Amino acid sequence: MRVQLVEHPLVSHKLTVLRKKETPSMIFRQLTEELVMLLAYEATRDVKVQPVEIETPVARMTGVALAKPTPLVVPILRAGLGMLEGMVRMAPSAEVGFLGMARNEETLDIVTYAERLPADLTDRHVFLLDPMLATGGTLVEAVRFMYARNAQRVTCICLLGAPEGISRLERELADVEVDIYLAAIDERLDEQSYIVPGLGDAGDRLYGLAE
Ligand SMILES: O=P(O)(O)OC[C@H]1O[C@H](OP(=O)(O)OP(=O)(O)O)[C@H](O)[C@@H]1O
Ligand SMILES: O=c1cc[nH]c(=O)[nH]1
Ligand SMILES: [Mg+2]
Repeated sequence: MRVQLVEHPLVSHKLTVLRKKETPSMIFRQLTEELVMLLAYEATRDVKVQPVEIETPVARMTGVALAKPTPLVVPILRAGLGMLEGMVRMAPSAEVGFLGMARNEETLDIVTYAERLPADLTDRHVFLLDPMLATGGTLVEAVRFMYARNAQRVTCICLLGAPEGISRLERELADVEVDIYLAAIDERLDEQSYIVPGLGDAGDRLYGLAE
């Protein structure tokens, strides 16, 4: 597993505003989109392209286009949905699938409550979007789900990670290829398995309090 911290002053600045408890949902959503665009730039660096013949007003030339089959972008609902717009702005020809997963806040068990993905992911490079990598339970399940459908490769784009969750992914996904791109790795998890200092509950901050 490769863990890539995207270190850039704009990323740190935007992330700091995102973390602040007084940042309202509207700004939180906008910053999330902007951060994803910056992370996506790094995370897609070796995405496959193919040559295409085009004509400029001056001459013919060979350019590049994203290779077929195009990447599959999968936001993990709810909070990952806040990252979708930024990602598809960077890769407009990508296909989008959906995976709904929620962590039971008492038991920390992961429930998959929605799935809308191609049945066969052979040859597909999948980009999983989820802002928070806390215990790692959600991402372990989501990555396994993609490989069970024969994905060729899985890249995760997250905003914050906890060392405990990253270690768990390294342990439990040692047999598959996974790249993780993060804007920051925080100190630790608290007793409720929230990331410290973190930013709170990303789904609630994006979309309001869940019941
Ligand atoms: O690494 P883990 O310990 O599994 O925790 C991370 C998960 O928790 C949050 O989702 P949550 O379950 O709160 O669902 P939500 O996005 O609907 O709020 C977050 O968006 C991740 O999916
Ligand atoms: O800190 C955390 C941990 C899990 N999920 C969140 O939204 N925030
Ligand atoms: Mg939540």
